[in-house]
Amino acid sequence: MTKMAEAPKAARNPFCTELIGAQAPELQFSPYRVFTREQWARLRADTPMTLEADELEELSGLLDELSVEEVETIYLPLSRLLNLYVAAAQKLHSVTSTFLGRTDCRVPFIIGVAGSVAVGKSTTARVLKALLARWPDHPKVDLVTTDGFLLPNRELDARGLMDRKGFPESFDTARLINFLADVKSGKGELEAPVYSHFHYDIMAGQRTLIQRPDILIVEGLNVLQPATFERGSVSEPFVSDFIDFSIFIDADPELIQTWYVERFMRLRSTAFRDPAAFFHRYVTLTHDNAVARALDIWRNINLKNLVENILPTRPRARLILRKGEDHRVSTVALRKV
Ligand SMILES: Nc1ncnc2c1ncn2[C@@H]1O[C@H](COP(=O)(O)OP(=O)(O)OP(=O)(O)O)[C@@H](O)[C@H]1O
Ligand SMILES: CC(C)(CO)[C@@H](O)C(=O)NCCC(=O)O
Repeated sequence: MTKMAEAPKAARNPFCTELIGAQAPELQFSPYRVFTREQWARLRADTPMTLEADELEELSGLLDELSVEEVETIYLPLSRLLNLYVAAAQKLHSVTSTFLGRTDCRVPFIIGVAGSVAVGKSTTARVLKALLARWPDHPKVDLVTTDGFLLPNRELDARGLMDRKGFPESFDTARLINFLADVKSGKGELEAPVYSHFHYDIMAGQRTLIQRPDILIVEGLNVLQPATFERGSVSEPFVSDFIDFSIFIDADPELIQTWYVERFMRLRSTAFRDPAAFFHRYVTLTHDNAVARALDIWRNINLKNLVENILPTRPRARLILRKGEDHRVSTVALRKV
């Protein structure tokens, strides 16, 4: 009997398998097309996408953190892709309106930005807001963070959840879903609750006003998380049901830990100096004790949340930005399906 030739082992793409984590390493199929930094940069195509001096000026607050090269290589092509998606969604909406014989107003396109605490979600969201608004049709872009939908400290305390801030049970998810449903139903003026990192609490009475944006960027730990089901209950919508394009910011947890500690130490020598700051008490710690405290919070709260609740949502993202040292994006993975 002739022995069947052994099928050649598929060339493994370690990046793809890493991205889809839970799946077997020998799996050949990845739902993502993965681009190196150089390949991605080329997707700026021939669109005139260099930043002019006045635009750099506008972005200057962000450029303390981001280099111009990073913006041009990674975030400009991304803003081009998003702009194409927005235009396509608007066309689709208008086709549906024609079919229904209605003249509905435009519905905001919602972009979700997910990832760990301190991975750079809010920085990415702010740079995307600035870049998207400079496209020729100058869309109105608003930004909300799901931190505003955390339960207030008083409530977290009453439920014994002060060490679970950022975990699914620490959010008023129903309120967030109702808010997104209102945005998608085209309501004129909406208010989102506000969280302050300085006060480490929800700011009672403060609101972010959302007024008919063309694009709403929703940034937070939980934008790709499933609803929590009670056994036998009617299925609730997911936050992600309202999101048209989702981005997951990804990095090695060891690196994110260094970003978390660096930010903590920077805040300790700036904002936390103010006696009104929730973390003012850390100012009097020695340098080494402050680092130890930051590491303790990272390991016991934020890393746990990353592993248990945030990383498992990564394979649901439309696009994954993988960062290396210095927040430099090393690869971009875009969903094919
Ligand atoms: N692209 C970037 N280049 C350089 N530094 C960055 C970049 N993105 C974020 N950072 C820095 O990393 C730290 C974390 O970023 P940021 O506050 O945006 O994270 P986050 O994911 O929104 O965190 P949180 O969930 O705690 O609000 C900050 O100190 C920020 O200045
Ligand atoms: C508010 C969140 C949950 C997300 O931004 C985070 O910054 C946070 O406060 N986490 C709890 C542990 C900590 O203090 O870092």
